[in-house]
Amino acid sequence: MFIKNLHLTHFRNHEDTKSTFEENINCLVGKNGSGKTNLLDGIYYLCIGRGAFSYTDTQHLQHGKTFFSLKGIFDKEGRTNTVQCIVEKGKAKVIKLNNKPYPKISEHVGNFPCVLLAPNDTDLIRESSELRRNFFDTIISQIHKNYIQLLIKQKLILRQRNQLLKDADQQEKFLKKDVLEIYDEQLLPIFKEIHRFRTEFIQEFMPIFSEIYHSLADEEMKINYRSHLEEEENRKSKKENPTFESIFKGNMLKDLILQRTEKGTHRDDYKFLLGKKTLKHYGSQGQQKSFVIALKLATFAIIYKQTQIKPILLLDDIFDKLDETRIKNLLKLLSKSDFGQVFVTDARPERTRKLLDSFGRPIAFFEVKDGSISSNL
Ligand SMILES: Nc1ncnc2c1ncn2[C@@H]1O[C@H](COP(=O)(O)OP(=O)(O)OP(=O)(O)O)[C@@H](O)[C@H]1O
Repeated sequence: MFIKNLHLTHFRNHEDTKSTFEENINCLVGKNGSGKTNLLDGIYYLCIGRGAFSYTDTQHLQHGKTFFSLKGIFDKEGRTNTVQCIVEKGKAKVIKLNNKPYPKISEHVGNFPCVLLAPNDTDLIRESSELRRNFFDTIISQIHKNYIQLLIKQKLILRQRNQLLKDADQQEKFLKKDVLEIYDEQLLPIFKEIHRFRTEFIQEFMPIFSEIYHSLADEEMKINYRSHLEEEENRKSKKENPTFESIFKGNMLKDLILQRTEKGTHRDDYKFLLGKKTLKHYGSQGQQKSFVIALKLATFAIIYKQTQIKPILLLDDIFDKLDETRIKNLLKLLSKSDFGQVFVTDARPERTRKLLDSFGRPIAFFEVKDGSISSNL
């Protein structure tokens, strides 16, 4: 799959940017702040239905403008598809496929897979569990259509349950237990399904990730999926006792005091380890960067394996912070593996040209300048 044409209107610093891209490697060069990342974000938005970074839709609006529009013409298995996203202040977002709006935006996810590797990806290692959950959820959603519906349902029921807890104002006598029971009956099977998806996903993802990491560097990196639902499994295996269901229900008074639901898959986390130590505390910048590169390339590989569609690979400023050996290994990996359409950005055109020459694949160069793009250089 690849994007042939892109049209960004009022999207961050892109007033009216139009471009035609190649099926192979597209290299965007330009000074810092010229709009390279914004352009990749525009492609990501068209593919996933939201931006890649934690901006709100209003923050994507060009300063002083009231709407933005993104249009992409994709080639998917030889067929042309047009995707358009329109965001207008005060109105609901619209995403159209071939001129037909999706009834639900979530239906778009997975139709045009895409993987972005960006400099701030190491936040995945350092920041909160929410970021890691979102990262893995976005991959699983691109593979399994019904997964995103589970996440939506979980969010909705949790919101209602938490509201009920708040309404009781920390007093058990005010808690509407019959309503709480209805929510819990709906929530528990959803937790179990989400847990199953995540467990199966990590089992499949780990060997792919390890192989890619080892071609970049010779260190032992691990990802451990942690869930309250596993406490149940561990306890069961030790024949100690309670099921997750009883742990969850037994937590009701604590939930009431906290005024939120404490246990469940909405609190899951993924621990990143360097040997037996946490990568966050003991990994160097280069090791952390290599880790996220392997994460993203493994994401590409697993989506391709599961869906038979090659995601568009967006590589934003990837050479930064890597030593010569790691850059060489990365380039070897990128030129050897069977990637489809790739976008690479770099602020240093000479270095990029030199590095990409070893790719052995056709490369189209573009210059991004003050929120506009020049045709093939
Ligand atoms: N909402 C907005 N409206 C207009 N311009 C914006 C908006 N948000 C960000 N910008 C501008 O976009 C530019 C940043 O673009 P971008 O991050 O794509 O640059 P870049 O080419 O990737 O730079 P670097 O090489 O430093 O990574 C900045 O000049 C910023 O002022």
